[in-house]
Amino acid sequence: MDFAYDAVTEDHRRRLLAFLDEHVYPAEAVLAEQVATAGDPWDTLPVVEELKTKAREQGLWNLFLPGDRGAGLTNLQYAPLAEITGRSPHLAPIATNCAAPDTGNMELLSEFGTPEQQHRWLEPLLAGEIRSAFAMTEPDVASSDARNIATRIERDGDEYVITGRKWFISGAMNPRCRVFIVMGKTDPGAEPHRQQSMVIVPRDTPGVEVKRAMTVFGYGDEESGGHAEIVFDRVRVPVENLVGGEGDGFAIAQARLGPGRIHHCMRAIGMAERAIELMCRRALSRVAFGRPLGEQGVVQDWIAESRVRVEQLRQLVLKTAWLMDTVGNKGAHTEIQAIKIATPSTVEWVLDKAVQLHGAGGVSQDFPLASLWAGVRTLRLADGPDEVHKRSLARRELAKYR
Ligand SMILES: Cc1cc2nc3c(=O)[nH]c(=O)nc-3n(C[C@H](O)[C@H](O)[C@H](O)COP(=O)(O)OP(=O)(O)OC[C@H]3O[C@@H](n4cnc5c(N)ncnc54)[C@H](O)[C@@H]3O)c2cc1C
Repeated sequence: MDFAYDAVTEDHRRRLLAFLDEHVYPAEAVLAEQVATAGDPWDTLPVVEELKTKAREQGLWNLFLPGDRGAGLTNLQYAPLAEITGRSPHLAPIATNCAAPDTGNMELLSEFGTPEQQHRWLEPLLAGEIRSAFAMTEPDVASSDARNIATRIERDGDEYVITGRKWFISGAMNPRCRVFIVMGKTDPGAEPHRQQSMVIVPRDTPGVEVKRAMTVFGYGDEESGGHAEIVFDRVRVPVENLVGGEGDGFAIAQARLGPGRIHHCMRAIGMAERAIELMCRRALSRVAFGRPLGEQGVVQDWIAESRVRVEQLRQLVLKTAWLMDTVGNKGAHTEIQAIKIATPSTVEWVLDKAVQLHGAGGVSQDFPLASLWAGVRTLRLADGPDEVHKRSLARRELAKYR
């Protein structure tokens, strides 16, 4: 077993780390300032556009996408790079065109889109010209069970008519988010896993109404386009906007979420690394009761535990990435669930310790820790709650012994 990164990964890591040092970290304060003063804080802000141009010039672009359309990296090669972007999660993923939910939507269109759908939507997404959203969750039903999704997609001649209400649709507050991929029921009478389909809905279609922005622990997440509640009131799109076939929605959602989940986990490890760095710097520079905080046994325990837990996570994530490359996303199903269970709660633990060590500063806007904590806490819900992943993993484990 070779634990070293290969030459391609090392080269990208070196360039990406330098990009963060030179451009991204200094831009964090500028971004906060621009969000506070912008006419439309949801719009992609000038500092983000400048970073996108620089990243693209340096070949740090579409790193997540394998094959000719993207940077051509494997999951194993991309994992350490996504980790680095996670160190500045509001800027680095967007700057490199590797931000959710666009990444999942680009993968989806790449894999299941028709040539016409790819031309109209995938190409501008790959170029970073527009953004996109994925609309599945609904306020009125328990959406962790995708079979409950109630939005109707009814065929009427050459059109589909869409009626329903969605919420927590990430990215959709950004006016440059031009397209929604909407999940709904085309055939409520079919067997449960064949009732759902996905359709492409351009934002400016009559009947689409972006109602309001949901907050997350009080944060608007303006930098990433927020999380919208959207009403679809008899929205009509041509039948050509169907993704895959009627009834394929559930299967496509599963395919979309595999890479999406590992990407979230990779970035979360980057958040934990940033927290450990901040924790150590604070522990060395702050003195209480006659000695640096870092000389307190309890603080050393937090630092050591954090390092051990993050190393364990990283090995599991890298193994999962390697399995996805070698046996496919389906073959890596158990491991994808395992990292989705392990990563958010472990990183939340690390962030909690870093917040504690920073005292009041830790919960304030002067350090990134509070916002990182809020972000990682939501990962225990987004893309499926912990309990649902545990249920499914445990059932597969039990099946071995039936
Ligand atoms: C920040 C953020 C961004 C999001 N972005 C998007 C997006 O872009 N697009 C989108 O479509 N959705 C998005 N979501 C929604 C997210 O995917 C859902 O919140 C999630 O799937 C859970 O659905 P729900 O909120 O309806 O919870 P429910 O289904 O109502 O579940 C509530 C709770 O019940 C418990 N539970 C459920 N099932 C079980 C079980 N089998 N065993 C034990 N306990 C169980 C769990 O604790 C769960 O948290 C986002 C959510 C957040 C917080």
